Amino acid sequence: MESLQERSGPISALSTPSRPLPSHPDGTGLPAGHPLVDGRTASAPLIDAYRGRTPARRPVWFMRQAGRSLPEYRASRAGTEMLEACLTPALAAEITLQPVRRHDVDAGIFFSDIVVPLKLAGVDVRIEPGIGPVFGSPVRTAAEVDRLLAEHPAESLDDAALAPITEAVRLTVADLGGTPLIGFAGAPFTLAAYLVEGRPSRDHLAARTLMLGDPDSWQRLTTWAAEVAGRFLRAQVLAGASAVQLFDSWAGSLSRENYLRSVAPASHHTLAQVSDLGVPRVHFGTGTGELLAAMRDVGADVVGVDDRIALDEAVRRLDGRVPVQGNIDPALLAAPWPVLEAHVRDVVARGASAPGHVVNLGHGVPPTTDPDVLTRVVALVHAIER
Ligand SMILES: Cc1c2[nH]c(c1CCC(=O)O)Cc1[nH]c(c(CCC(=O)O)c1C)Cc1[nH]c(c(CCC(=O)O)c1C)Cc1[nH]c(c(C)c1CCC(=O)O)C2
Repeated sequence: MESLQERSGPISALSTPSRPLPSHPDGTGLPAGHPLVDGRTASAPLIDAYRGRTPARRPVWFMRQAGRSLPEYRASRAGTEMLEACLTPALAAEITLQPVRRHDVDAGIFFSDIVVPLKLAGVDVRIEPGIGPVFGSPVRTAAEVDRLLAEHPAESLDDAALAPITEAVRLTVADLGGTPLIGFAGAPFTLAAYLVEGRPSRDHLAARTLMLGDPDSWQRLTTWAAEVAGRFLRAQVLAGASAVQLFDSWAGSLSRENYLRSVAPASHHTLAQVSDLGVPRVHFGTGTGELLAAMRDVGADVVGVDDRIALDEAVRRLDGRVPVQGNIDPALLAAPWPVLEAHVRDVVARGASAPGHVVNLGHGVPPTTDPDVLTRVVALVHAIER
């Protein structure tokens, strides 16, 4: 196989492009039998909206739609650790399908986690219930970065290592029919920040200390994370995912200047790993009101918007050039229905100013959400007249 590094050039030579890399709308790089090329998902409402069209049915899905809000998820997961569940293909496929069956959403999002490719590269990481990813040893010094890269080279994430992912995606897509599967990865900054902090953190101080205090080590770490995330994304698309989303959940803690200098080249590298495959690429983060255009320009076709900014204002900051996804406030899922309904209608109205709009939350489904409320939101979004 052509090396991934060759495909987009050495990362050190990359600067932030002024325009997204072109993708191939006909999906010419995809294998025969892929849902986007054999007709199953090519004109699904989700794909149409991601390509800037206006499908008759307004598409909607939810970040973290698979998970603790669903009793069938809690039953499936009982007795199985999170990362073990992610790496058991039949279980990962079943959990991915649960919210699609229940809510009539317009996409499945692959049940996995942003740290799964790190685990597959041999990194010591667990997901602690109620906390999130916890690493055996944080990576904070030049020597620790060297050791990580030497012991867990990105190339170790080869087809054999990625087999549980490929298999789970194949099983899922076989059941999804005309509903597209979205593959995803964590963006290099969010992955690197987890590695440096060693666990979830509020302010990401240690990550920014390494980023600004030792830019060489930071660049080696984010280049590695970019390659690992890119391989994870590419495997999902080749196995049948019809779109991808890059989660840079923590990017909002950076100034625009630091984002452009220290993060954007690596995110560009990750998204470039699937640019020849022609699948729509969504880029999402929280607190990113000042970063929206920069996040578009690293190679995204669609920008995911959180609930801290009005969607029409986000569209304005993006010069109306790309479709958007978002941004129902997750807090309102627990509010009285008339309040939630008015908010959903407002989000839909503001999204109409974009060249395409996929309705979603501004961040993930809270675990305490009543799943019937999500089903009702889907029905409402589908019923609102254009
Ligand atoms: C930062 C991040 C992580 N994971 C992810 C992100 C980026 C998106 C975001 O900002 O939320 C991405 C993610 N994690 C999960 C998915 C699956 C698909 C989906 O959205 O339904 C996706 C897309 C499953 C999961 N990932 C996790 C769960 C909960 C596991 C459980 O059931 O206990 C799920 C369903 C665990 C996890 N993994 C992570 C956290 C912070 C947590 C929560 C810890 C907790 O609250 O218990 C890291």
